[in-house]
Amino acid sequence: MRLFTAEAMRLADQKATQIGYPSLLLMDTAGRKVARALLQAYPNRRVVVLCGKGNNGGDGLAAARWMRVWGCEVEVYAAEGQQGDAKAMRQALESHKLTIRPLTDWQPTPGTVLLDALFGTGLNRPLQGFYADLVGKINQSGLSVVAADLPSGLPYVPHVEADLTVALAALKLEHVFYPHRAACGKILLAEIGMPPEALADESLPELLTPQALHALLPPRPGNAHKGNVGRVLVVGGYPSYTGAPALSAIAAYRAGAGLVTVAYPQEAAVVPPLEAVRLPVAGWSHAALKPAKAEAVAVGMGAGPSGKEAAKAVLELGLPTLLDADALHSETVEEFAGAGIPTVITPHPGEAARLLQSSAQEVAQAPLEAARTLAERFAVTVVLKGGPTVIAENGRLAVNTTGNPAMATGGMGDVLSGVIGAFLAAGLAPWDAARLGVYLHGLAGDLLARVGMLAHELADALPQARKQLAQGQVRPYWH
Ligand SMILES: NC(=O)C1=CN([C@@H]2O[C@H](COP(=O)(O)OP(=O)(O)OC[C@H]3O[C@@H](n4cnc5c(N)ncnc54)[C@H](OP(=O)(O)O)[C@@H]3O)[C@@H](O)[C@H]2O)[C@@H](O)CC1
Ligand SMILES: [K+]
Repeated sequence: MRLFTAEAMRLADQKATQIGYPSLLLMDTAGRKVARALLQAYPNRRVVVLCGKGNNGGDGLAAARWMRVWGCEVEVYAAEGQQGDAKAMRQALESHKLTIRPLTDWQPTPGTVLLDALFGTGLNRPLQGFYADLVGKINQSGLSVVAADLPSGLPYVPHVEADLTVALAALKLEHVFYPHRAACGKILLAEIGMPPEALADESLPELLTPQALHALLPPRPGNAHKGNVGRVLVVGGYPSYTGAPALSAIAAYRAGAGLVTVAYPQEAAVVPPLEAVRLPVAGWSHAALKPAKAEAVAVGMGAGPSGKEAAKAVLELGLPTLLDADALHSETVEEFAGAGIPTVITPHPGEAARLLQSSAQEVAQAPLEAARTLAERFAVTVVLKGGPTVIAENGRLAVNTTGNPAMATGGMGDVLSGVIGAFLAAGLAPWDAARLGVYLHGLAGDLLARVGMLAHELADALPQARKQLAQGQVRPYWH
């Protein structure tokens, strides 16, 4: 499944028409789906539909007609000047003898549900004047609001704050990235009959879905033993950061690793889980790490100022490696890529900014671009953590669809490193290990989803998340 921009959506629309699919049919189906979703969410309420003059307004006019046909009480307020399909929808609605009032006449009426069909993907500048005031009035009305495709005004300010948004044909950036996603309320994706060919654009970012991720889960063979399902070496820790490598180790086991070894400075009081092999080292060196039995390494968690040195020792092992936290330095990443080692880096926006020599704010504002640039510049697989996390590798992008703000606590990143490390050790390519790891980590967070949850609790929820994914029980947030 792909993530669309407004422009990509316009092209998909064009493509559908080119291959012979009538655009009026798309609009009518869009209207019907929006009407149905609204009535399911708010049964037995009087509905007020607010329509703009573009195609989003056309969807609203179609929705109003379907609700009328189904015998619902519906009032319509619309801008003047519809063209093409939207004009046809206006005529179709008028033929059902429903009065269409001017948009300027609308006043909030308690108890009604609003259908916001003012603007969708066609908005190319912030709302001003009458429309900005109208959006203010909608938001202050306290009425329940269902948005057709997008809350009107997005991606700019002001915009409608919806309770439910029915995304049409595909999810757009605003349905996925915060803070815009918050303005959508609950999100439902409505299939409107768009020919699949029109939506298949490989150049767009992939949205991680349970179906796609399910296929990546490493099988657990009947004759599995701890030596053939993936062994992970966790390298990190410092006298003042003893928890990080221990959390990564727990997470690696919880994600299915057969054996986890934790290498840490002997002067640091790291307490690895009972199940892990301990490897206290007198100083970071290749020789000190060599005894560890592993197929992949995760390095940098809690390594403090010794992160660079620790990574250098890991480099000589030549194993697929995840570089996190204190191992995330330009020279280090370049060395791993230069040595041809399959490498995943897991920066948060601050660390990404350090690698890109920009600011955390710039990275957070344009995460897709930042991740893509990092992957190009360093020739590694990038996991840029955020709301949501973006994965990039060699020109391709993926966007995670699990996870929640309660996960914004210390140690969550260490857990993620352990999870991805486990999948690298199980033999997954960096692109697959990163996507599966990020998805599962977020899914475990969603199973708990309460502010105050701790990183080790999330790690403990990983087996349940994995089981749900394996059994096809995961419902994405847009269902
Ligand atoms: N893609 C698909 O497959 C399908 C798409 N569908 C639907 O179409 C929607 C996209 O429709 P769209 O392109 O007509 O744009 P839309 O959001 O209605 O707004 C355009 C209007 O707004 C106006 N306008 C713009 N900025 C403005 C401003 N700041 N202040 C004031 N006015 C402003 C602009 O006027 P102009 O800029 O030309 O002056 C124009 O009149 C999409 O979200 C979905 O709901 C479905 O029907 C089925 C299949
Ligand atoms: K809208």
